[in-house]
Amino acid sequence: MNSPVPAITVRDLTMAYGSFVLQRDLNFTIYEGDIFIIMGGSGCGKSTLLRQMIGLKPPATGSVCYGSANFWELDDEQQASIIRKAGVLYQSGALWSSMTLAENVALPLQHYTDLTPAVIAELVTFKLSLVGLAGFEEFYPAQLSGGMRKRAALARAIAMDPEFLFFDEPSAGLDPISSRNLDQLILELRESLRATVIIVTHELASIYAIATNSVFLDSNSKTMLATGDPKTLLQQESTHPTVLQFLTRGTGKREVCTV
Ligand SMILES: Nc1ncnc2c1ncn2[C@@H]1O[C@H](COP(=O)(O)OP(=O)(O)OP(=O)(O)O)[C@@H](O)[C@H]1O
Repeated sequence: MNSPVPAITVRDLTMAYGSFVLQRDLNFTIYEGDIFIIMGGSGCGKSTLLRQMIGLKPPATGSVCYGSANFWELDDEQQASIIRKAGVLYQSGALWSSMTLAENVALPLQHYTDLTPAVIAELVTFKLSLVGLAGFEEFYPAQLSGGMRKRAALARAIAMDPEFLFFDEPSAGLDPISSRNLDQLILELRESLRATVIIVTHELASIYAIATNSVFLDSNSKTMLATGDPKTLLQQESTHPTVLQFLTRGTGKREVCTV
């Protein structure tokens, strides 16, 4: 088997809002093809960590490296070229309500490429079909269910065939079936795009269903308590009790939760 190739490496990262330190000494590696979960209790800094990875907020200290390049030491153009390789699905979905799904998905293609309108239209149809929304091109977001809106936002996030896909709480607001379908879709997209996927979530069923790697942030100690495949962390004797509490929903029983 080939050894895993590092895609994103976080080193000695400290995150802060002003003098309020959220997390310090974060060290972990995300490998190509990982489905990497950022997990931890409410308010520990998961979304903030995501923002530091996608160029929205610089770290107080430390580095976020894509390959060997420290993102926060690159110039604007170099940063933009990395950001172009990333698709992001925000918690709210954040579609433009005054635009059809086709217009929403076309936006990044119009903004970042010189493709003709005809090619863009074909790509939009293809991306919508990948997320199970073929035929919904002319619908407006308000005409869709929450799950469909999320999938439409995902179609926009994958418009540029991203190497990295970031999700902030993708299951928020979804019923269990839609949530499971979204997990399946994430697995399929990882395969078809050959993407590396980074997800903020505390949905245990999703974590066990799709994760290959993770980091656990703790708000009490203000640092990470574990990194690795959550199923392995669940079984390991050395796993920190706080992580075990999280992974077992407080029961302490080392069973994989699938619902
Ligand atoms: N722009 C900001 N300015 C100041 N403090 C902030 C800002 N954004 C977040 N915080 C604070 O940082 C802490 C962590 O927020 P963050 O959203 O990263 O946590 P989280 O783990 O994603 O939380 P949750 O699981 O509840 O979504 C919270 O205490 C929050 O109030």
